[in-house]
Amino acid sequence: MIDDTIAAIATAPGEAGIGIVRLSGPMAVEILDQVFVPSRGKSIKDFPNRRLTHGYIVHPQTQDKVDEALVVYMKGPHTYTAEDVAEIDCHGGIVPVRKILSLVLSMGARMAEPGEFTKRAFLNGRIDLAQAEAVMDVISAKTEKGFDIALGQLEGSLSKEVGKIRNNILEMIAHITVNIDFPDEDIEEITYQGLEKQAKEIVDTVAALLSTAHTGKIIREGLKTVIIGKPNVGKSSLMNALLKESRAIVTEVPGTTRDVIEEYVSIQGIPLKIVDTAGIRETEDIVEKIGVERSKEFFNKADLVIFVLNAAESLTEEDQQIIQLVNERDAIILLNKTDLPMVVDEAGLQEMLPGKKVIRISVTEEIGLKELEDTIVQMVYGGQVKHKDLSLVTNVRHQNALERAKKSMEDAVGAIQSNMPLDFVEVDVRNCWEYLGEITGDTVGEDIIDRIFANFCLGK
Ligand SMILES: Nc1nc2c(c(=O)[nH]1)N(C=O)[C@@H](CNc1ccc(C(=O)N[C@@H](CCC(=O)O)C(=O)O)cc1)CN2
Ligand SMILES: Nc1nc2c(ncn2[C@@H]2O[C@H](COP(=O)(O)OP(=O)(O)OP(=O)(O)O)[C@@H](O)[C@H]2O)c(=O)[nH]1
Ligand SMILES: [Mg+2]
Repeated sequence: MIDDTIAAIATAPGEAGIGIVRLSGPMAVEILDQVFVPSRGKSIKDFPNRRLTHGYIVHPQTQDKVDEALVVYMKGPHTYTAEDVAEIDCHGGIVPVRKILSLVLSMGARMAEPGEFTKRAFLNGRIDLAQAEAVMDVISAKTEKGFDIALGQLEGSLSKEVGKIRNNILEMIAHITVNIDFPDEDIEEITYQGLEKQAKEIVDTVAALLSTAHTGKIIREGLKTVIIGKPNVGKSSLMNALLKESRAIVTEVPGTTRDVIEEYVSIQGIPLKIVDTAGIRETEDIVEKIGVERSKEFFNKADLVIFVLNAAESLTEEDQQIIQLVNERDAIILLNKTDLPMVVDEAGLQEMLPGKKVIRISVTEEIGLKELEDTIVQMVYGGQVKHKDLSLVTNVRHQNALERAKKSMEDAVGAIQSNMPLDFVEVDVRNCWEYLGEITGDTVGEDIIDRIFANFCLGK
């Protein structure tokens, strides 16, 4: 049992309507009682569980009023942490919340570590590790889609799937154990066939989950997108059109954008971290030269490249050079300025960029932008069915565990097929079971748990 009581500011720092100081642990209600004077009655303990109550936070020694507040206590185990919890809603702003926090710390609470409330919810068994991790994803979600997926995971969608697979593995282990304990030639034959089928099914299920990881990671972290092209082709104009605001400076002068500009934009629920770059060209201008170098750096780091060309010009040497770079990347080719007479050899361009999507657009005339957005969405989902979203794998730790689990079960299939003794097979099957358990936290070391919660924000 955890025997100390923790406290932290649960709301974001700064001026706000209200601020919340939260306590959890065996002394939570006692400490609240000592610092709170209700406006009616004598003690918070005279009020029912979970009843929001008006009164004053008062320093118990000096009787000084610290702030007017609404407070509530919630008796465990049916609380966020599954322990006794007390919450003080005071005026927002850094002074009242800090004064109240230091008051409750002086009454015997300990300053909570980052994520410690949620860690307790996990250690006390109210939620599993994947659900605890989802709490952070809920908070940091950048689009509604990311939020929906995180909320699904918080409610246990991924945990349920992993749980189902682990139950099937347990069945396999039971079959193996029976055969090891009571070997019999005839049964053994049936066992090998049955095991192979079961193992293959598990490999397939894990592979299906893994196949969502690419999309999941993008939805959680955003798609790093870079807009590149020669000077003056309309890169900044495109950036502004995607953002639906005039963020980047647009002029008819080539070399207008001197440095990279980064912004977030949501395209049909997919967060794009979009970077407008300085046009790539040979230049003697020192500022522009650095800009071009930075453009190349961002190009190298991007998940998606949007290569913009001027359709009203024929391809130049500079375009040719960029084409070489773009060919090896996930890229969309935009022929901009199609409101002007088309000069560029589109068929020739497509030949130089086999398999790449080429879209005709005009940023100023707002032509082709919808097709660009649809293409991006299509690339992110990679043909995946949308209703599967709720069990997308969004977390690299989960992805890594799934990869090891898949490898172990593949090893088991190999061992079965080459008629290895059953205790060999069992080792691989058990490994698979353990790796999957890392996701829900059933089979994970304390160090990993500590590392996960250390990345949480204070007060969560
Ligand atoms: N004031 C306040 N608002 C908040 C939170 C909080 O801790 N305090 N939350 C913090 O993130 C979120 C809500 N999450 C919560 C999750 C579970 C329980 C809870 O008490 N669960 C119990 C009993 C539920 C019931 O009434 O049946 C349980 O699961 O046993 C509370 C909050 C968002 N809003
Ligand atoms: N006719 C036409 N002009 C466009 C279109 N899109 C952009 N332009 C014009 O092209 C010029 C250059 O646009 P920018 O967006 O600054 O081009 P850029 O690629 O960011 O240029 P640098 O920052 O210099 O590399 C501006 O005068 C724009 O108004 C288009 O679709 N049609
Ligand atoms: Mg520009």
